[in-house]
Amino acid sequence: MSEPLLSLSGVNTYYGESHILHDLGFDLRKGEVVGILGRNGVGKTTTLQSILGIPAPRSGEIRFRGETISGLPTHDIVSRGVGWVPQGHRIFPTLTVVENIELAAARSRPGSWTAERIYEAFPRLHTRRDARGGSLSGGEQQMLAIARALVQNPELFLMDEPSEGLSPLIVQEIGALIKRLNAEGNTILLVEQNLAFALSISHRILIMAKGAIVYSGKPDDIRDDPDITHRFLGVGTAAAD
Ligand SMILES: Nc1ncnc2c1ncn2[C@@H]1O[C@H](COP(=O)(O)OP(=O)(O)OP(=O)(O)O)[C@@H](O)[C@H]1O
Repeated sequence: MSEPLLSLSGVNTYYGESHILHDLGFDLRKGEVVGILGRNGVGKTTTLQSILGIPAPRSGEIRFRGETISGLPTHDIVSRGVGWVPQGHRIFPTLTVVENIELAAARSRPGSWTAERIYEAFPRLHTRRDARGGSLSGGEQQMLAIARALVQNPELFLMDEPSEGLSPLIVQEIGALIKRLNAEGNTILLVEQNLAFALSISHRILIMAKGAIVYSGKPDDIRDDPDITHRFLGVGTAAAD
């Protein structure tokens, strides 16, 4: 079997003296959508940020496309093809949509996504191109955050709670967008609190507790076994229906 696109092994990450990730390990294959679930504060965001080197793990190894990236500066990690869609659909609120995309495109890797292609793929962003980021709706801001990552032509997207704060209809739209990105060959690792959303778009689910992976399985395994969500997430299956 070929080498995974991304692999973490024995990763320990700290904030100062606080030990957050404990010997964390998992693999991601090219073309997968993997959702990380877990209760508040278990280290989901820290996992994505450790891959980006903010902060870098204190021990363990992170490999991307067969090369060690743990310990490299963040800009180097990003330039190797790791795209970042931060929590809270963070964009530049005082810059227009065009300026937000141009700024991201300025650091772009070679690839098929150009600003022009982005506007074809996201007609809503084209319509709103002269609006300031801060005046966009939550859904439009999330689209812009994804578009900013996409225009850099990454091979792997790290998405931190892409459904957060969005209405059910817009969550569906973002889900369709993630599925489309994946159908075009993109690999996606996302952190989610929304169980139903994560189950609907992921090929595989990892559940974290206390800075480590405690469960790995397919969405159907989780749907079929109410005990899993109850035990690890403290929720009933109704949320997964
Ligand atoms: N910059 C920081 N400095 C110190 N501690 C931090 C920092 N960021 C996060 N933490 C702590 O690290 C732990 C893991 O946080 P993290 O954000 O990774 O959890 P999470 O699983 O993503 O939770 P949530 O779903 O609430 O965002 C928490 O106890 C949090 O308080």
